Amino acid sequence: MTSADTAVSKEGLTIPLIDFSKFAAGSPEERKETADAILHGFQDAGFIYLKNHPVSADALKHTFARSADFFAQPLEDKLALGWTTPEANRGYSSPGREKVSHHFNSDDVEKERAAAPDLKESFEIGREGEPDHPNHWPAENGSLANWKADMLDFYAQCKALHVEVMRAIGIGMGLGDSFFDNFVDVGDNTLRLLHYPEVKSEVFKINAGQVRAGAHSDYGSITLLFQDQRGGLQVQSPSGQFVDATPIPGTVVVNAGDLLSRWSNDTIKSTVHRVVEPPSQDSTHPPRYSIAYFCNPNFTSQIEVLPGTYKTEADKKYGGINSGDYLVQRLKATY
Ligand SMILES: O=C(O)CCC(=O)C(=O)O
Ligand SMILES: [Fe+2]
Repeated sequence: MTSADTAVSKEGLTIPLIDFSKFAAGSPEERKETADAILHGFQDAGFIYLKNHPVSADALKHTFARSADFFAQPLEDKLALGWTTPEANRGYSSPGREKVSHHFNSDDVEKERAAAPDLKESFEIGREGEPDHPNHWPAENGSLANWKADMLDFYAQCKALHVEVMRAIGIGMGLGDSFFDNFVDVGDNTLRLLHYPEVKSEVFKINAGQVRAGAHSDYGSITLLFQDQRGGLQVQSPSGQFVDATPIPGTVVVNAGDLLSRWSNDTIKSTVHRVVEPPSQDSTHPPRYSIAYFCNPNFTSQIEVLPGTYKTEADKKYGGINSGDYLVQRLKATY
């Protein structure tokens, strides 16, 4: 296929690397071909890499720097912005706050956690202006001056990319360019800054099964994942092996979530992934930063199995569900 190179190919898992400029600014044929490649990647692997995407390199570099500024605050300042409820899904989670993966048996959990909690901290920003669920903004002094405006600017850029990727999926599925527009225009998304602190490689040796983020699938429509150059992200192959999703500069990794998979009657895959010790011989792993932008259908949307993914009513694997209810249900199980 001309519009897609390969980003990852191992153990039967092939993740395409797609030139998004051919969708955004190519000829009508290129647009259609690229949309097909995007859909095909989600159907086949559940993951794609996009290059020449519209989130600018400068904005990304700046947002990573601002994320580091945030996490450099004293712990008590971050705890004051603590994540509260699944309904709000905003604020700071300290290392170990989110449940670790199912790899540990329950007797060992507390011991393991005490020695090495899930090795990450995160900060979640939701749609600004949601009256019941205000964002938890840090005080804007010193290194955090203008922090809120910067994050909201980045949030808006990612929101626009979500709309575009859904357009590609709509075209690929034969539903048309704007089929999903009314489902994703509100931007009920979550910008999650992630920091995996520096860690000694011994920690991974002492605690068998220690990971930086446990195996999971994402919940919503798609996730835009921006990673630095450290490595550690792995995607599960069809036969169950975890395969490195190596960072490629200038790309964004995009993966489909469980709600999109359900919406597509399981024709699109929501693939399990995790973050492990990066492949390195050094005794200390430097910190890793990533930015995940979790996209969702509008929380008021009713999600019914998409036309074209079933022949008869009996082929529908799922009943309708409200998007917001679905997401809250899933978050309740995690924290
Ligand atoms: O940090 C990463 O690269 C992955 C994070 C992730 O998968 C998530 O937060 O859902
Ligand atoms: Fe994820």
